[in-house]
Amino acid sequence: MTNPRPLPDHPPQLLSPNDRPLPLFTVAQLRELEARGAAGLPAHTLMVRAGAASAHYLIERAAHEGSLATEHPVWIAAGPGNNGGDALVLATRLRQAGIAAEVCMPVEVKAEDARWALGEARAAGVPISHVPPASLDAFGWVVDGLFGIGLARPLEGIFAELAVRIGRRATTHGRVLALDVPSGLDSDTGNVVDGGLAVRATETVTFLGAKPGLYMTYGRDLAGSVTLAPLGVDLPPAADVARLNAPALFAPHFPARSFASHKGTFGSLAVVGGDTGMCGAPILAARAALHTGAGKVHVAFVGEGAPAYDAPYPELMLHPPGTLAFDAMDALAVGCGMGRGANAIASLQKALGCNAPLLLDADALNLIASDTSLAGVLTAGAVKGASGADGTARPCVLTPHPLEAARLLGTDSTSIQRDRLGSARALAARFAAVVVLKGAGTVIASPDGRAAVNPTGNAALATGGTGDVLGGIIGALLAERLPGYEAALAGVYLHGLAAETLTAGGSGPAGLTAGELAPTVRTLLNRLIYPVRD
Ligand SMILES: NC(=O)C1=CN([C@@H]2O[C@H](COP(=O)(O)OP(=O)(O)OC[C@H]3O[C@@H](n4cnc5c(N)ncnc54)[C@H](OP(=O)(O)O)[C@@H]3O)[C@@H](O)[C@H]2O)[C@@H](O)CC1
Ligand SMILES: Nc1ncnc2c1ncn2[C@@H]1O[C@H](COP(=O)(O)OP(=O)(O)O)[C@@H](O)[C@H]1O
Ligand SMILES: [K+]
Repeated sequence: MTNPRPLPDHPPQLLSPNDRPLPLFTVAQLRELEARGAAGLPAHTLMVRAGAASAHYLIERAAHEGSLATEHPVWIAAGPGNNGGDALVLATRLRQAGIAAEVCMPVEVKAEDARWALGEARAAGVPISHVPPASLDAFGWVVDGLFGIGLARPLEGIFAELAVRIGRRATTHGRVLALDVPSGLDSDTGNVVDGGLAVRATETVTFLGAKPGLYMTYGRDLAGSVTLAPLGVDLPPAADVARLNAPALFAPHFPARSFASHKGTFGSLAVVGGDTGMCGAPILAARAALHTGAGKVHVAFVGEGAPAYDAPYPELMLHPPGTLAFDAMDALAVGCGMGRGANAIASLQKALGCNAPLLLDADALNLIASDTSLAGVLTAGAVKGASGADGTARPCVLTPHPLEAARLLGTDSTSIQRDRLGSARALAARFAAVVVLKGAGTVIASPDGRAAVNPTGNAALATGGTGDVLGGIIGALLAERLPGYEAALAGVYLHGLAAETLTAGGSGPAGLTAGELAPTVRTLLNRLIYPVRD
């Protein structure tokens, strides 16, 4: 293996976003900040820093596994814009560090900074060809520097061909690094630009600021693990910028578990749902609520034929239809397996008329979508501040999956998925409620403009009942008196982390059952929020 020479500058800052509430910038926001960041800096500075940060990343990353060997050079695909410029600086830096690297530039770079970078690469003796090699298998690393945030139309021709080949290489041999974003990914939404093709990378070094699309929809599959290189620019996020969900956003809102506490301290939750033949859903939610630390958990069934008690969890209090006083509860979670019959509508109306914090899921959302008078009661309750005492609105959290979200907005689920962040924000504004838009990269949006994208969770959650479990977790946190937005952030984060933890232990990604999540949520909650002190 070649012994890499140290790079000339001090090491660039590289951040692993895990567990940090990083701001997530849209392309429009980045363009503005980019211009501000570049002002006052010598020409080409940000591109030089982007290339240097990528070189540093690769050298550090490869140090332990010897994957930067002379016989296995780094192959770098450079596109026509500034992303290609970053790629050329990377190649120059690697070469200056004594690492074998070659560039494939199918179309000569056009952007001004990138043309300068091409001159530097040529002067440093970087081999540059216009035609890709027959196989990418022999390269130690493959780098995607084709397109970044400037991609305006679907990849075509040689660029489409390269995207497919790089993606295949990632699947068969790994070690594919994307610069800024995997080419073809829409960094605002996590979709592929205009339904075309995109590179699949195993890791991404993203520049200046993190982007929402790296964590949503197809983003996590295409980007792999993400590292942020801020390029020495301190970006002042606007108030409405979305955040990556992280414990710092919600941990301070949990109640203390003092010696003097009692079950009333942690609130009573009623899970309302379970039409005849659908009793499992509220039971799953209620069990999850118990494991999330609610003081007392009830189930108010809307259908006949429900069990008298839950044998594995006799702590739960189960009530036949119409027998539980909702207004004695500290929170209500309404909708799991509730159906849309007369009893369901009556229960929802009763719940909407209470002052207690509300979580609305599944059929509660479907009923609201199909009945404008229910929607009116919901928004009126929030707007006039139904809880009254301190004049603030009662917390209300809606947890739609994309189809339920589409029904609430009167559109289709494709439109919702085209812009998950925008859809969640629109719903939050429409219903004056906190919205949890579920799916890969769950979005949490508050009517006050705050929004977050959740980085935890995986395909193990793609199984029936996991949404009921999430409803129970958030319902419990509302009963524990967390504000709505923070209850939603915490619930979604813990639910996703539980799936990841169980997957790491071999219970996923295939075959995880929803009921298994709750005990792991309990463990994570205690580790993250209530660690035992020596
Ligand atoms: N400026 C800065 O401060 C910093 C910028 N940085 C880097 O710059 C990146 C953004 O660079 P960018 O704006 O040049 O866009 P980029 O993603 O390279 O692509 C645009 C080019 O592609 C072309 N093109 C578009 N679609 C196409 C298609 N389908 N097929 C073929 N061509 C297509 C388009 O041509 P046109 O549409 O004009 O014909 C244009 O030439 C950013 O992600 C980061 O990596 C960092 O260095 C940090 C500092
Ligand atoms: N691929 C995935 N990645 C991350 N989370 C997922 C994925 N698929 C499903 N989920 C999560 O699983 C839960 C499913 O909820 P939902 O669709 O309401 O299911 P159900 O009605 O069966 O309980 C949501 O929290 C959702 O975000
Ligand atoms: K790229």
